[in-house]
Amino acid sequence: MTVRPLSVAEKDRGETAVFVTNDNSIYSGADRFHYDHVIPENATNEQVYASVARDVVRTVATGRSGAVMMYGATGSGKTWTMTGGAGDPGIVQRAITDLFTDLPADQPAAVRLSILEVYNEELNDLLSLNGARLELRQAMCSSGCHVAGLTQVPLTSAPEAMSALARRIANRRVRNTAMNDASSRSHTIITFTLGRNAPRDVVTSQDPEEVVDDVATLHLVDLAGSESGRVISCKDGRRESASINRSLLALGTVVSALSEGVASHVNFRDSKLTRLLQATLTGSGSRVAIICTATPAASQAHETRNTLEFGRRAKKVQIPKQAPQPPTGRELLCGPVLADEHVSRQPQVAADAEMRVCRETRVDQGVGLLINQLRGLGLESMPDVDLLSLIDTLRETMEKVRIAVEGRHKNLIGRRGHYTGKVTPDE
Ligand SMILES: Nc1ncnc2c1ncn2[C@@H]1O[C@H](COP(=O)(O)OP(=O)(O)OP(=O)(O)O)[C@@H](O)[C@H]1O
Repeated sequence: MTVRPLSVAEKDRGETAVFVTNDNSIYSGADRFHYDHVIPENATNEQVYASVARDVVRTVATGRSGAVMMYGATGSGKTWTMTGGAGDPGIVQRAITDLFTDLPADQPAAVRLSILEVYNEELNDLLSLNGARLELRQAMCSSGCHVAGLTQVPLTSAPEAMSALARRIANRRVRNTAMNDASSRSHTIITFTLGRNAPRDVVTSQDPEEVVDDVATLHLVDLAGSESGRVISCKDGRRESASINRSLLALGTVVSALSEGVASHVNFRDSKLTRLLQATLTGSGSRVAIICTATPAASQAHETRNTLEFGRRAKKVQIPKQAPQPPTGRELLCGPVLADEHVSRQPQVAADAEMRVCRETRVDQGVGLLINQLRGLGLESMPDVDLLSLIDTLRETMEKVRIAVEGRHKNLIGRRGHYTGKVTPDE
């Protein structure tokens, strides 16, 4: 939990600070909220990063997945902490520098960058020059989701990553609101994908289609802040605000359920945000840090209280160290694991690997086509029970497709031990 200083405007309005911090606790009246770290208002982003995010980056460099997520009311300092303020780089810049430093020199990794914006329940690719809108697809072989067509830029150094980010992050949507001159109106998910054990020519390849094995991801998530609709005057702003509040409510519900330890009953389907974060919040062995931000201003006491409660629930969430083996999806869709192909057993990693194999064998495209056709039949409004039965039917169909595709593609495994996805004319 970080508490920012009162802003000049807040001081000019005569606002006073209503929360007292001490010993990793925040006192709100008689209530005490205790967290892993409470970072006081005069702290720098460097201190926030060192206390909370550094370990996540270290974890990812060793090949496990991780995420750092900013949560808090509008104007509470999420973007400041994530992308930095005057002369004080944020988590993103520090993570990039450390990620490239931490990667062991003797184990080259292929690093890719993607930036996804969730705006009014639409998915926008911030690295795409034409601002493409994307579709979220359920991975057929795991609980994870897959954003079809998301641009992944290959990176070989920290400066390259910084410049790719600087050019694109400015594209996210902001609006002048009562609490913040440049309020983020969307959730932004910056993702670094690391393919370990990649051959040198793949590490340095500029071809985003080059396939890499043993994937770990680092998600840096800057959530939009909740805000009372009353203070937004224009129609678009109210619509954005309603969409932000709905998705944050869905996230709050998911975190509550996870904090009660009933992962099997958690409903991730209520928003794109929760569907996108599902693998992160439930993936085994991954390391997730949630940084809650708050202003001490009395006028924001209600919003801050919500943030304190969210942080308290989030602290209770335990990500299983060892998750059960992923379902039979990979075998179902893609056949037995090849002897020379290393597939990590972490669900997030396995899900990524599964999606990669699905993509390689064009099965994913087949599913996309089927789903597009089914959309005309009202798939989105279909009751869950019918949807599940439809998925079963699709699985059976895909098994037949798999057998056919596998027969056609089995001789395409390259000499390097991984399939490049490129089909030569005679094949
Ligand atoms: N630790 C800090 N020190 C100084 N100024 C800060 C700090 N944190 C935030 N601010 C300032 O407070 C204002 C709001 O911060 P920021 O834009 O990061 O909020 P936010 O939580 O991302 O809001 P929104 O959800 O509306 O996007 C900005 O003007 C920012 O410069």
